[in-house]
Amino acid sequence: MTELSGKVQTVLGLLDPDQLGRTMTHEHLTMTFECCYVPPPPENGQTDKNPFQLCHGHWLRQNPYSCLENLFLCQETEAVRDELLAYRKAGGGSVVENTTTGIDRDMSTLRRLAKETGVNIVAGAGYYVDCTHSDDMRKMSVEKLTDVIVGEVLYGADGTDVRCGVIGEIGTGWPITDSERKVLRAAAHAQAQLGCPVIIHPGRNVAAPAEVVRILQEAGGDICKTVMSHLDRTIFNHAELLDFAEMGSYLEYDLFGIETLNYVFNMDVDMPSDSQRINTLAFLVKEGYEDKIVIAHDIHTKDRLCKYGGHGYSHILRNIVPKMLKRGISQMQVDKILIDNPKRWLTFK
Ligand SMILES: CCC(=O)NCCS(=O)(=O)O
Repeated sequence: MTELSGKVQTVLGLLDPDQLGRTMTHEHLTMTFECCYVPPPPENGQTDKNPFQLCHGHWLRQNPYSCLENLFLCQETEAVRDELLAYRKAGGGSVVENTTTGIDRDMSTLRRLAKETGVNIVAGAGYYVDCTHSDDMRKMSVEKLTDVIVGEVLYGADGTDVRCGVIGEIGTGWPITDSERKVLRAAAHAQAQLGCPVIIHPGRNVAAPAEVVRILQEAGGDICKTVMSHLDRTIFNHAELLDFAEMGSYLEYDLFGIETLNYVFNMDVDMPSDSQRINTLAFLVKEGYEDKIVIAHDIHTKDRLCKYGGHGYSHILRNIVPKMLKRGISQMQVDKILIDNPKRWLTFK
């Protein structure tokens, strides 16, 4: 037992879990995604100087990672502040901010946004995918990495006294690299010490989520307190989804609002539409997994902000929830997905 037991840790301090309210479990409020820039397709190159004009909106939404300017969400703090105020008005209470080391986590900005908007913000500890790992960090042992992660939760991250309340998103690719494996083991060790929530970014392969769970389990992680992100673009077949669900993690559908034809990070993937995501949630609910589902938008590029004609952080509350209700998910089940499941996950043991 520590002083964290039974509490949620936000960037403004400890919180009674009942205060969380509706919670998006996977968002970014400030980050850079330069590491994942993909040069524009030659046959479809966007050439105009201002990619954010309305006439380029469709191009940008189909090619979000091929416009460098689009990858600096960190430049939009004022717009994000306004959108968090709108999120509160729409009935939102909390956001888990998944930016970890490698994609420019900014703890001071998170604290400011929480103060200025009244939205509870839970920040993430640990490291993103291999291509963002520094030389210094690659030299660290699992024990040293564990100490860093534990320190980010107990004392504060990046030289500040602002503390993380969740480990992740811990980044992994496919195949999982040696450095990513080390970080996964460190995350599991830190979770075993702290009794805290963990969230994983799996590689873009159907086998990736289960492989991550096995690594965490072997290292003493608590899978019941772990969220597997991005299932929207990772597991498509219902039988395979149920096999994975049986492993016991939370199942996260967190790309709501992304409706793109060509998914450049894996062209074999047909990115589902929001309607298809909702159908999958209804399927999981029917199969008895209503206590395991969490959802979000994973906003990580500028084009998804309302300022640039995007859906913003309130899309789920405004548009997705009404459609979930129409597709046979009850209000009680919606409340589990938006309130009870995030609360259980985020509360320290
Ligand atoms: C940092 C944001 C992030 O990793 N988002 C996931 C994008 S995707 O892998 O699902 O395309």
